[in-house]
Amino acid sequence: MSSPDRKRDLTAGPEEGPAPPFPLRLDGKVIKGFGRGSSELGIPTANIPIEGLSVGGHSEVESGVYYGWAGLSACPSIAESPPTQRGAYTHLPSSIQEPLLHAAASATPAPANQNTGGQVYPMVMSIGWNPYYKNTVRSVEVHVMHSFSHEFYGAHMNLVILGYIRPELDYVSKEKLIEDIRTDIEVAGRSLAREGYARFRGEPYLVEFEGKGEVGT
Ligand SMILES: Cc1cc2nc3c(=O)[nH]c(=O)nc-3n(C[C@H](O)[C@H](O)[C@H](O)COP(=O)(O)O)c2cc1C
Ligand SMILES: Nc1ncnc2c1ncn2[C@@H]1O[C@H](COP(=O)(O)OP(=O)(O)O)[C@@H](O)[C@H]1O
Ligand SMILES: [Mg+2]
Repeated sequence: MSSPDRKRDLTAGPEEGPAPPFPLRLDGKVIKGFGRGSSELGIPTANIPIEGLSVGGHSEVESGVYYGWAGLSACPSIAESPPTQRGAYTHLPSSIQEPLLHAAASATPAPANQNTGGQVYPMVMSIGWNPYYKNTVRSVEVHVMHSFSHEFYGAHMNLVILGYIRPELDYVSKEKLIEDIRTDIEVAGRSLAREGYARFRGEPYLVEFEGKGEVGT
């Protein structure tokens, strides 16, 4: 059980850039989860199938909380909310809004992304069993650090994972879980705004939007 008042570092990973095994790459189509992220926690997570997790020669990725960049295929949600839009980060702590805007605007998209209509966003993610909820299936869930006006089930999500933040924990209350996820968001934002991490923003490779996703697809 997590100690409620433990002090947490506000960045994770070496200052100069990701160290092995990072960067790790992972992709999949956004599917339905248990529907708790938005409704119970106020923090939506785009779930992708766990099967994609053995990419890049790493057959077993340790459970825990990670950060990196998420490429999303073109879909109505992202057309309305591009990552460089001023105001896109106003839901985050004010200290990381400017650095994130700067990282989003200054990185060059990979040639593969230039004409797809897709976009790349900062993300923080959880891989594991969600000990607070005692899930019996392992899940991969990505909180995209951006305000969207719509959901985007079925969009293709392409991840470049650049660092590890902490293990998954159990909590005495839902409020304590939310508090830690909010700190994770701040840690991810501060960590990604560093030059050695911002330069990976162009990497997630984007594909066309394919329509609605379903559980297990
Ligand atoms: C950054 C981040 C950190 C998380 N850390 C934990 C954790 O330590 N323990 C836990 O039980 N769940 C953790 N979760 C998972 C939430 O419990 C999960 O997102 C929520 O149950 C929503 O699940 P759903 O997508 O199936 O609706 C974390 C989620 C995120 C985005
Ligand atoms: N900032 C965001 N990050 C992740 N998903 C988001 C975000 N904004 C909207 N969504 C949408 O909300 C859905 C996730 O909500 P959630 O309550 O976790 O449901 P589920 O249990 O089905 O994953 C995502 O699949 C996505 O379509
Ligand atoms: Mg979710």
